[in-house]
Amino acid sequence: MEKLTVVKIGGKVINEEAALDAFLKKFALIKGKKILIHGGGNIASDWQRKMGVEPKMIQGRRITDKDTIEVVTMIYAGLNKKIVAKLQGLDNQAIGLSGADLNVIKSHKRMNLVIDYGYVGDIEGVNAGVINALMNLEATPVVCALTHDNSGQLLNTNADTIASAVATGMSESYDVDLVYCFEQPGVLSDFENKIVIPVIVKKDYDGLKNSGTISDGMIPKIDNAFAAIDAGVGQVKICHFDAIDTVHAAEYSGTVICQK
Ligand SMILES: Nc1ncnc2c1ncn2[C@@H]1O[C@H](COP(=O)(O)OP(=O)(O)O)[C@@H](O)[C@H]1O
Ligand SMILES: CC(=O)N[C@@H](CCC(=O)OP(=O)(O)O)C(=O)O
Repeated sequence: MEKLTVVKIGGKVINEEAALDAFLKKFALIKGKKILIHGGGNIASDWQRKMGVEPKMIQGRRITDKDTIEVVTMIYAGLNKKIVAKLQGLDNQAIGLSGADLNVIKSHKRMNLVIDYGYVGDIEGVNAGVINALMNLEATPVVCALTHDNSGQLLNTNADTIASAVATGMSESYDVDLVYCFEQPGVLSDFENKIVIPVIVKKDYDGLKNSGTISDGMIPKIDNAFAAIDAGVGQVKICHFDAIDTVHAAEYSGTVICQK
């Protein structure tokens, strides 16, 4: 099967121009088909605060009321265009997408009887055929954290989850490598000394959570990684954004998440 590299970057990388440029320079050099998924959650939070609104997050998900969906739409879609322009500047033919464009990712508004998440979308499906057609035009899809309900409403969707769903959707026709890039060298067992856990398998995961070694935003990230693996993605890597050029190389020094 042909190799496909699906990479996700978060807002902390995007927010620092030098980090984003350094990452994109290396991403642009990845050979073969590739897809970039990006977040921007901390940038949305900064703008909410500038507007006098304190962001509300529950279990890593933003409570997205009517005003907030307007704000995140402008921010995530705007960042998407900025990243596409930078990739074009690096001679990478890129196409920016929200889930609404070409109906790439359909979702439904999250139904939760206890917490009203507002305009947050839970993914129903990824249109792998359309993504494939774009890649066959030599374009690299760049996907932001917005999906849609097919009735005219955009919905805010966690970018880690989008990456997992896109990787899963493409895994029927490709040998997919899903890579989560962030600001640490990998999943760490020791934060102070930056000791990376090289491999995490399912049977060890609960212990790592229970001991507090893995916490906060890393829990949904690894949950999304295992969801992708369970659905057919070969393996998932979690590494520093600066290490994106080593993901297919022997010197890779980040974390690999695998079934067993
Ligand atoms: N064991 C761990 N190793 C690395 N990061 C961890 C670990 N446990 C918790 N984290 C936290 O998880 C964060 C990554 O999750 P998140 O902030 O959601 O990333 P992103 O915005 O890139 O999606 C790291 O910045 C770190 O603070
Ligand atoms: C529903 C929900 O929480 N959506 C996320 C989407 C952005 C995101 O995931 O950004 P990072 O990858 O940079 O964290 C949010 O608004 O924060």
